[in-house]
Amino acid sequence: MLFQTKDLKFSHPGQKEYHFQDISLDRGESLLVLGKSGSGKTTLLNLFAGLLSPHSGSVVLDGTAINQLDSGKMDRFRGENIGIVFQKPHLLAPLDVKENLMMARYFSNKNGQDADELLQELDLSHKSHSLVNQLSEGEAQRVSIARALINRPKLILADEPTSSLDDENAERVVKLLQGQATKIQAALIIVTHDHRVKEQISNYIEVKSV
Ligand SMILES: Nc1ncnc2c1ncn2[C@@H]1O[C@H](COP(=O)(O)OP(=O)(O)OP(=O)(O)O)[C@@H](O)[C@H]1O
Repeated sequence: MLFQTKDLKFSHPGQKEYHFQDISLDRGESLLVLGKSGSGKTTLLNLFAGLLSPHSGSVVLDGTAINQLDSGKMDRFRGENIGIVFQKPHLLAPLDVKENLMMARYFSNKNGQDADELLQELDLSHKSHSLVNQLSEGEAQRVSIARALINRPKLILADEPTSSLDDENAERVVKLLQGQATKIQAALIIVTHDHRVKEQISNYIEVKSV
């Protein structure tokens, strides 16, 4: 199994404790994390990404128990092995599209994907030298996907990647994420309350606050 969580428990200061369902995913597999607003979906994604530490339980990616890494090691491990797509693109405005990708590459020792090839696959070659504030919302979201994939991560995490997109772009973004996950044999986890995404990915868990 490539990615596995067990008995994850976490609470934000002064709040009730979440006890999350175990998950396990193999290379190339996809999973949706569904649930109502405030049910803990983003919290769970942050545990998967090592951005939060569980109070107990484990998160294992390709044999590494990431919840046991210290913060310096975790940052390096995340940069090399986990690609994160946020709801809003968070691109670096002074840089152009390709420079945003190369910046992500700079923080990793791994042999990543070829930036020009990736931009071509995401239909962004013609925007390679555009400043990111000159992009449409759909284009900016595809750049953030390219940036998350440039280091060939083993795990791709996407938090509400389609919520601000129209139907056509939403479908396209999910197809791209799935296509890339298959290509680089990564596990893909999408957190969403967008029911359009369910039509494309059938495997899901539902986070419930109890
Ligand atoms: N840093 C934090 N400190 C304290 N409480 C937090 C923090 N982050 C989230 N919470 C609380 O934890 C609960 C779950 O939040 P979370 O963002 O995980 O939910 P969600 O399911 O992703 O919601 P949404 O769909 O609205 O994004 C909420 O009640 C939220 O207010």
